[in-house]
Amino acid sequence: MTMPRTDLLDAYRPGRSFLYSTAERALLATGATVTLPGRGPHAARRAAAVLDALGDDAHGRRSLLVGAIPFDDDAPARLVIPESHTWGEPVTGSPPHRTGVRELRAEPPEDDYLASVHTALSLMDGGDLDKAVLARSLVLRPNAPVDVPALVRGLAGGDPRGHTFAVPLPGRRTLVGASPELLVRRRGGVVTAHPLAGSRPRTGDPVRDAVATAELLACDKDRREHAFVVDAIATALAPYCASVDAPPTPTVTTTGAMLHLGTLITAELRDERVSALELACALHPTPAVCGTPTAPARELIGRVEGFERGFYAGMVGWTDGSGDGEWAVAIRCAEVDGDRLRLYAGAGIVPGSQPRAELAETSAKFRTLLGALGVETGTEAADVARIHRVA
Ligand SMILES: C=C(O[C@H]1C=CC=C(C(=O)O)[C@@H]1O)C(=O)O
Repeated sequence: MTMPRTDLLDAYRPGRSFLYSTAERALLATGATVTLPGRGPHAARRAAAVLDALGDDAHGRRSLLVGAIPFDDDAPARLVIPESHTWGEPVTGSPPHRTGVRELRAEPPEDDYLASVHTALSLMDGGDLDKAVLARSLVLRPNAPVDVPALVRGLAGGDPRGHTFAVPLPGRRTLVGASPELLVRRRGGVVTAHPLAGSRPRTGDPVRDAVATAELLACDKDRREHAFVVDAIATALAPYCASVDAPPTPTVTTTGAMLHLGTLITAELRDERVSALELACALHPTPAVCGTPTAPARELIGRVEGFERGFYAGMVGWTDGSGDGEWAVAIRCAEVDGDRLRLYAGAGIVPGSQPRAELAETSAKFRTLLGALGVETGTEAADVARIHRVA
């Protein structure tokens, strides 16, 4: 007998619900008693004060704050204290419905992306920059209106170990994604971060993926790209922590579409008044989404990318009144606006990066969303490039 499937997503209300599901558990928060005004770090400080003032809710549970912070510190955050929230089992994944696509367009065009990678490499030649993460977007219109809960199930099915989220944004837009990257988690005095950088497409063929994994671990370019992120996170955590442990050698994290170098960083918090959200803001933007040094990388991104990142490459998560919480890097995501989606993907550029390989890497990263939307991509980045041309 087949048991009926019930999980938190069944109570999801479009435009009102925030969902955050990991391999461990899922959070569904609905409505907003307070919407915190303000931008990144300021909103985080105000949030800590508001949570403190609210104390426990009517059921004796810690108050909770949920939402998303955009990439750009000057753009408004979306942080709310919900009317209600529930914890439950992780969202059950299911295969996507194939609806077909009536429009699929790279924005900016792929040649512009190649040109921006060349620009980054010449800045690196001149010694002004060590790493930059350059992104591009795809505008997609499926044949049928986007069903956010179905998309979330598709994402959870493709990446059961990811951080799957749906965040309501102003203007009835929704940020939907499945991020493999933990920006920071705080549980009592224990802080955990799991930065990712350095990638290969995953084919699904065990032999080819084993070869790609070995290549990734041995690749000097990818190891350098990764080390910038680990160093930056360990340095940013140090002032808040009595100890920070960052193993010297990365391991490989596997998603449905990709293989990534990853390092599990653990730290011991010095002062438990520092919340998960404050830690997340202290880490953001890491060189996994921006670059090294931060200021010239950020300047380059604003100058050459040719689109607004919005919440892409920002963060999504929750923090409770005790300061515990979890924030994922907002990657492998799309913004849904009615019957239109904008998908985002970026790649870390360091000296030695090949522009065409970086373009192919971003194409492969789009497969997380394209797969969950039921857009046929095959397993190769080249197939994705072909779809772009058909569009
Ligand atoms: C910026 C993205 O991925 C980051 C996370 C993992 C690997 C990355 C890389 O290898 O470039 C990126 O730093 C993205 O997916 O849009």
